[in-house]
Amino acid sequence: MTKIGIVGGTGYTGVELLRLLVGHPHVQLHAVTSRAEAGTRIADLYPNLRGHLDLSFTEPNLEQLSACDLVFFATPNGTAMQLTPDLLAAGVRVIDLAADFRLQDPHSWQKWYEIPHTCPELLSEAVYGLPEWHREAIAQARVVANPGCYPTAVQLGLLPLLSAGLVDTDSLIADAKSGVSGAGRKASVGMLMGEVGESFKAYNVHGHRHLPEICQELNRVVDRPVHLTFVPHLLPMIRGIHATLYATLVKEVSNEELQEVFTQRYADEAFIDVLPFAGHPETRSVRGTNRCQLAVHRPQQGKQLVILSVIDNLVKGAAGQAIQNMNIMLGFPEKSGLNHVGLLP
Ligand SMILES: NC(=O)C1=CN([C@@H]2O[C@H](COP(=O)(O)OP(=O)(O)OC[C@H]3O[C@@H](n4cnc5c(N)ncnc54)[C@H](OP(=O)(O)O)[C@@H]3O)[C@@H](O)[C@H]2O)C=CC1
Ligand SMILES: CC(=O)N[C@@H](CCC(=O)OP(=O)(O)O)C(=O)O
Repeated sequence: MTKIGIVGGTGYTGVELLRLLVGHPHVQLHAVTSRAEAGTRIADLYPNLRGHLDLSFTEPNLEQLSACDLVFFATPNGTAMQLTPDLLAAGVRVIDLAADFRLQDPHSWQKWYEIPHTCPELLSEAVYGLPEWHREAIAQARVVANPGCYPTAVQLGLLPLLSAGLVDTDSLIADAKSGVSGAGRKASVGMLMGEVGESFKAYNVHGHRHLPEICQELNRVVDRPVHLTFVPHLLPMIRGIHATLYATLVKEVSNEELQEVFTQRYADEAFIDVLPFAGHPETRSVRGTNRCQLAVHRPQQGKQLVILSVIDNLVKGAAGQAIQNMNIMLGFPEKSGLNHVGLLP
């Protein structure tokens, strides 16, 4: 069995990794860390895992992690970069669910994350882990930068149009809404029920740190830098992201051809479900799953396209996509441990 480590096993993405990995047929959890809960049995803290996992949290420990084949970091930004060089030297592959290896430019990293990068030499080697667009590079990678949650929903919806050269690169809009689990498990006043419940607001309109990540990746498929307006919103729900994406057509195409751009591009993708033209995907349909559901709209038959994209931020937006990347890196069937149906209601 392949040995897996998780640094940051008590957070929302960490416990989601645990939920998914205990059902994985080809891997065995070897080390799960938490500084605050070291010594606590994992199933005592998370009783949903009773009977599935007989392991206790440990302090992050290089020796124990070095005995793993692959280590996930489900930790705050700036944590994975501290241990990754030593793990790579020990022959361990790394998937970071945070942003440490997502931005290729260390200056951009420092500007948006306000921490100097401690291993900028690894940035060009790290592979951006959006499997539907970088599968071959992921298979060979020693370090995978798991995409952010908003960037996953936005890119999966916009990349097919941009790579087909169908839309204006200067006027892209991503109007995205997230549930509160996107902010993690740590206590914060802004995430209290009394602050978030029965309310709805935009935030970071002036610039969210996912903006440079999305633009970096969209720029790979176009010949001039994109201009994207990205507005995140906080919804009073726990899981899910709904991205409403706007793009302006620059070529004459029929609705059938538009739909085909998506259905053909994602025909072989197990985790991308393109709904019939003008469908309305719901976050609850993908809740608990590694799926992204997409739908293409063209209101009033005009040049303005509207693409709807929904994911579960903790699964396709984090832990599920990380396991999909692990499956590709380790040569397992890509759907291993990820064959779930959405939770209704
Ligand atoms: N929530 C989401 O929807 C998404 C989150 N992400 C990213 O994934 C990462 C984890 O997110 P999330 O699970 O929400 O975060 P949480 O705040 O819920 O959990 C953080 C975890 O990291 C551990 N940790 C904190 N600081 C350190 C440290 N210095 N060294 C080692 N372990 C540490 C914590 O345990 P302890 O302090 O006990 O060690 C805890 O287990 C973040 O970078 C986040 O941006 C990415 C996509 C989506
Ligand atoms: C609702 C909410 O607060 N969402 C978080 C999402 C960030 C996140 O999860 O970070 P990464 O995907 O970059 O790791 C935020 O906007 O900061």
